[in-house]
Amino acid sequence: MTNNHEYTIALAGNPNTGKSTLFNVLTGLRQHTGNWPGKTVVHAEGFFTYKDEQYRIIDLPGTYSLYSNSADEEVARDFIIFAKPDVTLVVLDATALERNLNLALQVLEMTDRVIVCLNLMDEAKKKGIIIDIAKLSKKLGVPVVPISARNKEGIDELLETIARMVHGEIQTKPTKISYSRTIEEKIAKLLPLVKEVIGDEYPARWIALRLLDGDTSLLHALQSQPHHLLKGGAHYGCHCSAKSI
Ligand SMILES: Nc1nc2c(ncn2[C@@H]2O[C@H](COP(=O)(O)OP(=O)(O)OP(=O)(O)O)[C@@H](O)[C@H]2O)c(=O)[nH]1
Ligand SMILES: [Mg+2]
Repeated sequence: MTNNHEYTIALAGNPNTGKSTLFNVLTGLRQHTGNWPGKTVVHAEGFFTYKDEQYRIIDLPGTYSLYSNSADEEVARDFIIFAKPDVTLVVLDATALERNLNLALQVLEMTDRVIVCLNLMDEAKKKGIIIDIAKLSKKLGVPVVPISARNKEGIDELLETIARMVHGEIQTKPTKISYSRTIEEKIAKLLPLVKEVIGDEYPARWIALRLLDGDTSLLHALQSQPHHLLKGGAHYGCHCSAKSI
């Protein structure tokens, strides 16, 4: 039986980790590209069906972080925060895990609906790299699925994990970075204020961290949301600075 509901999946990851290869495997010809509104960043969107259910998948630009250093990072960040995909797939290069985990940890601060996709497992095997998948999954607090997108290996398990997550059958507990005492104290001070202004709809701890970093681009993004997230109105403008806290 089919229904009209469509789940949204975002693909995030460092450049060159095989996101587009995976996107092509999942969507085949059911895809189109354009630009993100107002940006020169490529927007690739595709569709697939799994067990009679419809999925839309967005191939986000490859980035090393999700701050506000570039249009690519802003596009990826805004999609994860504002579009609230049902699942964000973080595609990691299994041969460069340490470097790739940086982005994964950032995504885990933004959303708890995350599946880590360990790609290029064929290359990792060739290089004699052995990864304890269960241990990594336990440490990160989210499912980790090993795949080789180019060889179409691990795709069934990945699809099944996606389906189980969108149906609420997987409880995640994303690991959260603990910062120094000074920063944690500042976060604790900011959290109630952030919640007062934006409510519960967005990841308050992550927003507090971005504010502490002086990320005004995020404030602009919050203000330009159509449903006007900033409950208090214009006086919570972009001139407020968390640095003084
Ligand atoms: N050996 C191997 N190579 C792969 C695999 N998946 C992707 N690749 C190769 O890795 C390279 C990068 O793949 P892309 O899919 O373009 O990577 P991407 O993450 O979309 O890159 P950006 O769009 O630049 O962020 C290509 O040469 C792919 O053929 C895999 O599972 N194994
Ligand atoms: Mg790509």
